[in-house]
Amino acid sequence: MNAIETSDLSKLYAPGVGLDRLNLQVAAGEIFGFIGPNGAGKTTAIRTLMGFLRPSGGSGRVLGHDVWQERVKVHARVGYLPGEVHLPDQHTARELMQRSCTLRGGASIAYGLEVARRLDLRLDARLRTLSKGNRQKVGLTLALMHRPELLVLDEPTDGLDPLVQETVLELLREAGSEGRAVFLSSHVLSEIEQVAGRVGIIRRGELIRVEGVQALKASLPQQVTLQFARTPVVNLAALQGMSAGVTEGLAFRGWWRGSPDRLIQALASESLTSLSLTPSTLEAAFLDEYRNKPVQGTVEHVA
Ligand SMILES: Nc1ncnc2c1ncn2[C@@H]1O[C@H](COP(=O)(O)OP(=O)(O)OP(=O)(O)O)[C@@H](O)[C@H]1O
Repeated sequence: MNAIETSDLSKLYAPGVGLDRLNLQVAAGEIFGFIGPNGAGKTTAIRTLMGFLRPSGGSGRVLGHDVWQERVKVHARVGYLPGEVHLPDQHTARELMQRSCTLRGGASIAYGLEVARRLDLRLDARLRTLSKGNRQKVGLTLALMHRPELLVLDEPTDGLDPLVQETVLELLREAGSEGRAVFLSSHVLSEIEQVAGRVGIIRRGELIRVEGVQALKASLPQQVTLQFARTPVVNLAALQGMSAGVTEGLAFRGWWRGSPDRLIQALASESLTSLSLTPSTLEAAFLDEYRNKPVQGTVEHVA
């Protein structure tokens, strides 16, 4: 059974605003990253999957339960972190954790305490006295502490310092290696790249691309930087696979799409003092998808 399965799941506020016909499967144990710019529909998708918003069309199942009809079961089984964490201010993190264990019939608090320690969370401070980042840590601890089969996390590292962000990613990787699924949204692509196996890109409410992180990266051009010892004979900018080539004296910069072999063969008779090929990041994929492509159809491909 898939952890998440949707068929044309929609929550539209207006045409192109909200979530438009989401078709997605996230397997058990998979870490799936959901990326898109502000207002793309990430939070709407997550809140619809969690049964906090009533779908305007289509259907969805989370851990086998209908996202709307069986939302209470979904809430009981999923570790959820909302985009904005609202907590009862008069309590402490420890009190909320203990209450959560009681509600689960005396579940163990041990892993919750470990998560809190690793996140460097002050367990006995009144929540009203905590900073935004520390409140985020409380939300994360509550989401993770029962080792749920599925974590649904809206921007989990938002507002955290880099060290804590790294710990969060580590905790998510551990959840994945224990066979638990993670669905996380972010616009920080570098972090999605570090944990997710697959990525979905959402734009104006539509999921426009779903791809393995490695495949997505492999489909991207690499930045080429060359320094020649003498003026080259080959016209590099005209090579098939090269784009945006610029020559400045004995230096050349451009974008290469293809195997390094073919580039090196083309340079065989040249005299080089340096050569570098830098793979694109997911950031580059994202910018490509957003800036260079017109909206058309439901699925687009970069390559
Ligand atoms: N209750 C609402 N009524 C009308 N429009 C809404 C409502 N909630 C969200 N929207 C609109 O739906 C679109 C998607 O919003 P959503 O919050 O899902 O985006 P997001 O991808 O999570 O953005 P961000 O990265 O800024 O959090 C936006 O244009 C937003 O203005």
